Amino acid sequence: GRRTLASDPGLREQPKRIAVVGAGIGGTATAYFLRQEFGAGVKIDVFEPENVGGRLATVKMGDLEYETGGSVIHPLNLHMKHFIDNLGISQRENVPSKMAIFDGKELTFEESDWFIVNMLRMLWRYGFNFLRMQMWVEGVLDKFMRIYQYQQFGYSFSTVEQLLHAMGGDGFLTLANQTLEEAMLGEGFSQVFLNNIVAPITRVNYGQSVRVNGFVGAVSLAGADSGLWAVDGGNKMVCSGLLYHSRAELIPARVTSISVKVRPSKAGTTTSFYEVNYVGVSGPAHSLYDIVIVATPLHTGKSDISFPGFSPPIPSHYPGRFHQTVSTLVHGLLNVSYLGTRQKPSDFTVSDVLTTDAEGCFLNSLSSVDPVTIPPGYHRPPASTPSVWKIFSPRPLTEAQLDAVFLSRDPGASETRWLAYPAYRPPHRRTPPFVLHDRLYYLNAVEWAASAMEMSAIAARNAALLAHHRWHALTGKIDQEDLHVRLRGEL
Ligand SMILES: Cc1cc2nc3c(=O)[nH]c(=O)nc-3n(C[C@H](O)[C@H](O)[C@H](O)COP(=O)(O)OP(=O)(O)OC[C@H]3O[C@@H](n4cnc5c(N)ncnc54)[C@H](O)[C@@H]3O)c2cc1C
Ligand SMILES: CC(C)=CCC/C(C)=C/CC/C(C)=C/CSC[C@H](N)C(=O)O
Repeated sequence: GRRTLASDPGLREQPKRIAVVGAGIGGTATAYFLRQEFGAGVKIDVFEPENVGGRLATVKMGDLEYETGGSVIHPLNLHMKHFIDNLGISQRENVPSKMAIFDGKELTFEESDWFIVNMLRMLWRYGFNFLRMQMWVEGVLDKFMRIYQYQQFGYSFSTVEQLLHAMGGDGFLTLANQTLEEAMLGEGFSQVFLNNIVAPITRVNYGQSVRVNGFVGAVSLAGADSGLWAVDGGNKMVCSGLLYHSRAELIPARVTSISVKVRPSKAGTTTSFYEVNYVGVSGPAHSLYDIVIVATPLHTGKSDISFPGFSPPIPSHYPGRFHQTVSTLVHGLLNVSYLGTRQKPSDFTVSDVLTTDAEGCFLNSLSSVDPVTIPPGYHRPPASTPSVWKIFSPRPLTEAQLDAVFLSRDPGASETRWLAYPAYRPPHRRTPPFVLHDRLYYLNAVEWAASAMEMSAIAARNAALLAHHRWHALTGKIDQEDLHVRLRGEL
């Protein structure tokens, strides 16, 4: 029956002020979804001391810009697709690419221009491993896609485990708590296939071996699917677009601490707020908020926010560490003989060189990169023409290493030392929660399942829904079991 206004928690007054900490894709998507959930009346502040975009960033080489952080998006990453459609941003024009695998001495695999040739080569060397891998990843993605239906219906989850379980049941939790190697060997894939084909993919995408967790492993393999895309003008355009669309205020300051403050309310009782302390250009300041969403990793080297006075305590840094990936961009002439190939540079048209876990191999990958906007008439130059290459490596490259890879290079190489994504060492005993306190939320817990733009976008929608439902005590939309069965047949 109908409830009265007073007894209906759904009709409680809306929050007045919400803070988001960090303006990467996670924070800006949170601002966007918060506006959607709470409407025009709430003031949303987004704190960011650095550039909007965070790990989505570009650098200028000559006259053109190139991605140095997050670069590719999967065709089934529906939030990222929705963002660009809604913001009136376009996909970058696609330039065909070609992959090879380098074992530190020579190329052990080189993609052909012909699909059928690639298939036959894979079949010849690895039997049905390759086709079965594609089916395995498709199976994981099928379940992963359920999250979009749940979120469409307003369901939210208070932990990463609940979210994974809702998508893929116990199977997804098992996958996230074992290594990709264990998961794939258990499925009957061969060790040779893992070493020669799977490891190069986890290395290019996460700078790590097949000992990453099975869930991020599957995401990594999805990152080798066809149809990947990027944003015209640079992926970080999505972040500035979301921020603008959300009508949030960008506060160029670093948050230093968050604590609870109790204030008398009009009704004669008390109300509690979060006090956000921050340091901007004009020095330290603080503001009170009804809800706060932390959208930056709470890990050593990533951010340093203290949470004084909470019980149970909230740590500034959760256990585990972030993995370093150094992204080096060089405009130069590739030394194809470094790759152990006898091909003439003018015939060498490979764009992405992946590497196996070989001893002494100092690079994770080497790619010919396209600018964030494709100029008219652009085509990828062969290796006989100087062009822009991107190297991912665990450590900064030395001059000698660069001299080995390039015959000549222009001055002004760009180096970004990213603390890029978690160092994945399953089993991860306790993933940080999405709910740190009553109305204080934490997005980047999701990275311990997998770090990718879409994962941050999913966590952003989840946090906005959680914040809304917990504010209005709509418990029926939080941590529900068997959604997959209950929503079957719903469109
Ligand atoms: C080299 C590299 C390649 C990648 N490639 C891909 C890819 O191809 N595809 C893909 O999907 N993903 C990729 N990723 C992963 C992807 O970039 C990240 O998962 C995603 O960008 C994370 O977004 P985020 O908003 O959660 O975090 P971030 O982008 O890290 O944003 C957090 C923000 O918080 C700010 N901040 C920190 N401390 C404070 C503070 N105290 N107060 C206020 N603000 C603070 C930071 O300055 C930062 O801007 C890649 C990552 C790297 C590093
Ligand atoms: C979340 C789902 C289902 C899919 C995302 C798939 C995806 C795009 C994974 C890539 C993640 C990642 C961290 C890539 C880093 S490197 C990207 C590229 N190879 C490059 O060289 O820049």
